[in-house]
Amino acid sequence: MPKIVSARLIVTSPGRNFVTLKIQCDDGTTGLGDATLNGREMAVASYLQDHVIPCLIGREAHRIEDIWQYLYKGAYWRRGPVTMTAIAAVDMALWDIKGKVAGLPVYQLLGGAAREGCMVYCHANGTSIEDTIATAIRHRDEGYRAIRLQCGVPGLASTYGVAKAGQRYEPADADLPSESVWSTEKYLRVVPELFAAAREALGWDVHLLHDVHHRLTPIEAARLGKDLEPYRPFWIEDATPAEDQEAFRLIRQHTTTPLAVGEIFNSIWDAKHLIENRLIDYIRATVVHAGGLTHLRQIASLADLYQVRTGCHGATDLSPVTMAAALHFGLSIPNFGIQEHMPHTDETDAVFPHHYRFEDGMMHPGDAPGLGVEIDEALAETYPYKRAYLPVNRLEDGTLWSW
Ligand SMILES: O=C(O)[C@@H](O)[C@@H](O)[C@H](O)[C@H](O)CO
Ligand SMILES: [Mg+2]
Repeated sequence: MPKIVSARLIVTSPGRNFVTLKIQCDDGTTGLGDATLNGREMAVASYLQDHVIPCLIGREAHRIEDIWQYLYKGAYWRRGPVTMTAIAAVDMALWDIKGKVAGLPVYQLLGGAAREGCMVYCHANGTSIEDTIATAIRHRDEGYRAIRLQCGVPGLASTYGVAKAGQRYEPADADLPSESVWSTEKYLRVVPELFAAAREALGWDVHLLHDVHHRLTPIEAARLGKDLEPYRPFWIEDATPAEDQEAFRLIRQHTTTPLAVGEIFNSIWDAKHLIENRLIDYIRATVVHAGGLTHLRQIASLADLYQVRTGCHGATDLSPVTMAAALHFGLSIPNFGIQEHMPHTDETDAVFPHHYRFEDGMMHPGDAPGLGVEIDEALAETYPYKRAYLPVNRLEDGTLWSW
C-alpha cells in the first residue's frame, strides 16, 4: 500500500490566488487537493504546512477515512473554514491518489455514474438589466440550460456579482478590502424587473437563478421570494445570513420560491437543522470548504433523506481541482441538483490542465484515473502570490453589512 513520503504547497496566482496541496507516495503516485480560501489563503497554507503535513508523513495514503478522523478529531479544535479547507485539501489529494493507484476515475470509486452528466449553471451579469439579459442570451446560445442573473442596482456605484465594465468578475480585488455601499430598498425594486425582462427575452426553457448573497433580513427575503414567484426562479441563494438556520422558516412560510444556501458552510452541523426541517431545497456546501469528498458525501446523504438536492458552489476562487472533484461527486450521488460553473481564465486552465469538459449545458469529469487534474509547477511559479481581500459592504448610513 502506498505510503505518504512528502507533501507540499503550491501557491500560485494566475489572475487570482490558489493554494494547492501536492501529496507524494513512496511508489511515486501523487495527488492534488485544493486549499484555496478566498481572502484568507495563507491561513490555510500555514495550517497545512505547520500543523498537518508533519502528521501525514509515513501514513498509508489509502486510509482516507482514518486520516480524515485523525485531522478532524485529532486537532481538538473542530470545524471552521480554515480547518475544514485544510482537511478538504488532504482528502481530495488522497482520493486522487486512490483513483490513480486503482486506475479509475474517482466517481467510479464513489459508486459509479448515477447520471450521464452534471447540469451546470453559469453567470450572467451586467450593470443594467439590458446588459445582463444580453449576456444571458449569449450563454443560452452557448448551450447553458441554467443561468444566474445579477445586475447593477440604480443608485449604487457597484453591487455583488457585477463585474466592472469590460472586466471579468473577480471580487477579491485589492490589497486591502475595498468598500461597497448597499441599499436593500433599491435592490428589492430592481430584481423583479430583471426577472420579468429575463423571462420575456429568454422564455421558460432555461432555468434562472439569483444570488442574494446574505444581504436580506428574513422578512425581506420572504418578500423577494414572493415577488419572484411569477418568474419561477430555480432558486434564490443565500437569501439571509444562515448562522440562524431557523430564520429560513420565516421565508418558507411566505414563498414557494426554492431556497439554496451553504457555500460558506464547512460542516454538516452548519446545515443539519435546515435539512432536517426542509427549510431549504438545495445545499451549496462544496468540496474545498466542507472537509472534502469524504465529508461532503455525508452532507449529501443527510440531504437525500429530506429530498434536499445539491447545488455546489463553483466560483472561480475554487480551483480546477475542486471543479473536478465536484463533478466526480455530482456524477455519483443520487440527489444531485446542479453545479455552479464559472469558467476559469485561460491562465488558470494552463496551470491546471484537466479532463473535465462542458457540452450541451452539462459537465463531465472525464475518465482519467483519479481526479483528472494536474498542475504545471513551472508555470505556477511564474504567478507569485499577491494578497487580495474580498470587499466589505456598508449600508448608505455606514452600517457594516454582509457583503
Ligand atoms: O455563488 C457564488 O458564486 C458567490 O457567492 C461567490 O462568487 C462568492 O462571492 C465567492 O466565492 C467568494 O469568494
Ligand atoms: Mg453565492
